[in-house]
Amino acid sequence: MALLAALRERNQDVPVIVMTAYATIETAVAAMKLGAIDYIIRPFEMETVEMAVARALAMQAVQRENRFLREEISRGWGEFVGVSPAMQALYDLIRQVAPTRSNVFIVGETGTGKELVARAIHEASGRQGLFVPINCAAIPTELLESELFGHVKGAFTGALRDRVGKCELASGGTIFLDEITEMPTSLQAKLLRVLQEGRIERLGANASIPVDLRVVAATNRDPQEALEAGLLRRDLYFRLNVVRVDVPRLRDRDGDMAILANHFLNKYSLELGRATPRLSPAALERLEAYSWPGNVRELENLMERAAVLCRDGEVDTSHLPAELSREVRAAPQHAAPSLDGPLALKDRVETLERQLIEAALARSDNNKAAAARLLGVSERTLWYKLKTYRM
Ligand SMILES: Nc1ncnc2c1ncn2[C@@H]1O[C@H](COP(=O)(O)OP(=O)(O)OP(=O)(O)O)[C@@H](O)[C@H]1O
Repeated sequence: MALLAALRERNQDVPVIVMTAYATIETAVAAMKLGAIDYIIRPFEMETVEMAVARALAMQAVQRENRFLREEISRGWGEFVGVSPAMQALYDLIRQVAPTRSNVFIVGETGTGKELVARAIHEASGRQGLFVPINCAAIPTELLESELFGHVKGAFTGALRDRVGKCELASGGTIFLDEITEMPTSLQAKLLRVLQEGRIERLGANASIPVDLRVVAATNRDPQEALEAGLLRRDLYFRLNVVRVDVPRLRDRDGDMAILANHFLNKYSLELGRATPRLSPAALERLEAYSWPGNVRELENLMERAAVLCRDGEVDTSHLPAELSREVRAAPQHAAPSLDGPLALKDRVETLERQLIEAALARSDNNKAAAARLLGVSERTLWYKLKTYRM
C-alpha cells in the first residue's frame, strides 16, 4: 500500500496489480483508490495473472491515447495551434470546404497562417495529387508565366529543355496561389481560361493537356480594394471566391496568446537543446497588450529571440523587444487627467473610467473578455461598468 501511494505521488503511470493472500473488501477498495487497476487473491491460476496483465496493458494504451488526444485538442487542430472561438470557427470552415471541389479564396493579414490554411484544406480534401504552392509576389513577372504553365524547349531564349509548370504539377491536387493580387492581370486572364477549359498549354507548345485543378488563392489585401485598384480581375475573382475563408488576426484570437507563445518557446528551446523556459505573467501581459501587426509570424520570431536570450528558465519582459512596452506604456499617458477645472472626485473618476474602458474596447476590437484583461478586472466587472455608464 505504501508503494502504491508513493507511485501515485510521483505520478508514475505504471499500471499496478496488487496480489495478496490477506484479502478483505476494505483493502481491495483502498488499493483501487490508490490507483491499482486490479486485485488478485492468492492462491491463483497463472491464467488469471496473464489476463490481468493483458487487461492492464490494454488499459494503459487507452489511457495514453486519451491523454494524447486531450493534449492535442487543448493545443489546436492539425498543424494549427490555438483553441480560441475564432480559430475553432476557422477549423470548422476548413473541414466543411476541404472535401468539396470548390475553389477557395483566403483573406488575412500577413503572418496569420494563410499557407497553413491552404495546406490544411488540401490535406483534408482527400485529393491524391500534390499540394503546390506558388508565391506570385516572389517570382519575377517574366518568369511567372512559365512557372505556372511550363514551356517546351526553344519556346524562348533560355528555354533549353521542356519544363512542367506548377499548374500541371498540381493536377489532381491543389495549387496554392499566394498573393494572387501580385500576378499581372494578363496572366490572371490566362489562368481564368485554364480554369474554364480545364486544359493547359505549355509555352511554345501547340497542343493542350487536360488538368484537374483545385485552386486555393490568398491575399493580405482587402479584395474589394484590390478589385477597385485593378490589381485583381473581377472575372477571375468570381471564379476563385466560391468560398471565402477569413483568417483571424492574432489579436482577435482570444486566449491563444499563452498557448502559441509557449508552443514557439518550446519549439525553439528544443532546437537549442535547452529546457523550455517559463513565460512570466508580466511578459504574457505585455504580449496580450501588443497589437501584433505581423501576427503569428511576428510572435514566432519574438519567441525564438526570447528562447535564445533567456538563460535563467524564465522569459520576462526584459527578453522582449522595446517596441512592445512602448505600445503598452502609451495608454496611460493618453488617459492622463488634467488637474484644471472642477475637482469633484466622483465625476473625475467616472470620466477616467469611461475613457479607459473605451480605450480597452477599441484596442481589443470590442471583445469584452480581452478588454477586461487589459483593464485588469473581471469580465463581470466590465459588464457591470458598461451597464452603469450606459456604454
Ligand atoms: N495557428 C498557428 N499555429 C501554429 N503556427 C502558426 C499558426 N499560424 C501561423 N503559424 C506559423 O506562422 C508562420 C506564418 O504563417 P504563414 O506563412 O502560413 O502566414 P501567411 O498568412 O501565409 O503569411 P504571408 O501573408 O506573409 O504570406 C508560419 O511559420 C506558420 O507555421
